[in-house]
Amino acid sequence: MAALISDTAPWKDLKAHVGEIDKTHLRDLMSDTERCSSMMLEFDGIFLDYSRQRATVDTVSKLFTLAEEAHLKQKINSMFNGEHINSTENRSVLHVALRAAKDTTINSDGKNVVPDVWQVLDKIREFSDTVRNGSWVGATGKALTNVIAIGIGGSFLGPLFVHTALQTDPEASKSAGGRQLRFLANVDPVDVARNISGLNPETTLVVVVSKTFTTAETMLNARTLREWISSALGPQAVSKHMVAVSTNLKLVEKFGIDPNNAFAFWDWVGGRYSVCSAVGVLPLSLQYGFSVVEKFLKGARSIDQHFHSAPFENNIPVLLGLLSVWNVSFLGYPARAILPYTQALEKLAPHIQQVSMESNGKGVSIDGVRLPYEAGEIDFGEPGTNGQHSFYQLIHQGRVIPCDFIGIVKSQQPVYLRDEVVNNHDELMSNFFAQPDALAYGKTPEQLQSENVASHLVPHKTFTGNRPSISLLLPSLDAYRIGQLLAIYEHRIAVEGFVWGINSFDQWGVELGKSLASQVRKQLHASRKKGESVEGFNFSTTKLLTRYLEASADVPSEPTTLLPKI
Ligand SMILES: O=P(O)(O)OC[C@H]1O[C@H](O)[C@H](O)[C@@H](O)[C@@H]1O
Repeated sequence: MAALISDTAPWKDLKAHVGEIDKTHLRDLMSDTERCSSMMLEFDGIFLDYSRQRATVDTVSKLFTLAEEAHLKQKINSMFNGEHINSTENRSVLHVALRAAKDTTINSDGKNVVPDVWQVLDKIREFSDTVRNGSWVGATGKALTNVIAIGIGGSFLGPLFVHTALQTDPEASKSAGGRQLRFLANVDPVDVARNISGLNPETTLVVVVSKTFTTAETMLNARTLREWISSALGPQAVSKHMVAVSTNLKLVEKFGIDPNNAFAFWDWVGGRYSVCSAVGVLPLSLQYGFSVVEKFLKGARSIDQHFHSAPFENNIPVLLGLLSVWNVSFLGYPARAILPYTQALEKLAPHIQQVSMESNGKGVSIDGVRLPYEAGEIDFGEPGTNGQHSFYQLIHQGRVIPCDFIGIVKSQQPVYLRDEVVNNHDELMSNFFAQPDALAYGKTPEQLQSENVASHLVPHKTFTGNRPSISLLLPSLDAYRIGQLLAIYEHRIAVEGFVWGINSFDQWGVELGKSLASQVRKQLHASRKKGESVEGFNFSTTKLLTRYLEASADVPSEPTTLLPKI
């Protein structure tokens, strides 16, 4: 059994090194120009500045030694070579193959998977073209201009993030003209109501997205929208109005979707890493056209190649991953704020929450040994400047939360007003540049005194500073850049997991709640249909369930169909 990384000399060396760092303040570290310039790098237009990390050049070199001890390079290679690094599910982890060039060879179980990937991509290109140009029509002969993508978790968050980011990109928005893409994720009937509101089934295509095709929420939502279509247009309309994305094509067919209208992916694609498969590519191509989505894939590919081949000193995902490990495991900062200074990245944090927290929220090593250290980060975030008016108070004067500042050089939608001091994007970006310094430098009592601040207010107005962040500057935010950003986060999170020695690619922690929910589902059925009393639950749950059932006794117990009317 492999030793835990925390038992190794490089880990212990870093633990001891924390004392050194505790003697420093970012105010001083930032005045060392040589240090700062060594903490900036650029790859394919993306500029990373990590000089506001509580780290010295020495810290970074110790992190590289830790990476070597963790066999980081070998683990990255094993991933790209299709080895079964997801050992608890005995699977390869090959989301990089989803965006590989056509002539690449990437093997899983001795078979090159790239031709299969491109077969599906070509099928998506063709299908989305026929829907978009009106040659594929609905049951009543009308073009399908609206798409509802049903899916949850990894079959939802990545596509939603990319859709939200593309919506205001001039090229993408032009090619989406007259079309709508909506996402139905929650099993809450309110989400059904929101999604169908204002849509006509005659002009709507439903894409059911589920890796397993067994996820309770998605399948109930799929049956609900099947009913919405067939009650309006007749059951034969389903084949024209419903298509699917899944690894389980048998269940797709059983559901009643024509297998010709099913888009495959494979068990070596983890749900939260699936946005570059048909999961994201199909709905996004329907909305924006395949050529826009292909640029997104190319952006991700650029980072894949960089991650695979760049030396660690110049490797953006590796550096970010190692710095995260430093912040979590050595400096003791469990959280991370994702702060994009663009509204277009509004859904980045929710997506990264799943990629990061489902990947690295583990309690045991890949060999099943309970970890004596915490793995995983608590991720949250909001676009700037909105977050500044919400939770930044805590970040500036309360807890220390390492921050990712993400800025864009050229706005997707510039606004210039004649008499303003700066244009609107410069106004936004003024904050992007100011906040990291406010966090790093803070404000001392001496500074406040020299400003004649009343002495009783000095403690309240003091900022301790020394709060770490990274700044990522992107030249623009188009499909290609969105792909790069996605891949940077995906690989950074893998790096963290590789160093912590965990399996970042399984998610057993989501199972227990699901199985308890099925016990509750059975009880609700028995109580509603046969009047059975609540049994087999603890006192608290029995009380809550009984109260719920009693207070909703007017729910129909006979078979009946009722869809939201909004
Ligand atoms: O795509 P599906 O099979 O429907 O799965 C949807 C989601 O369900 C699960 O709960 C997993 O935790 C997620 O990783 C997954 O993305």
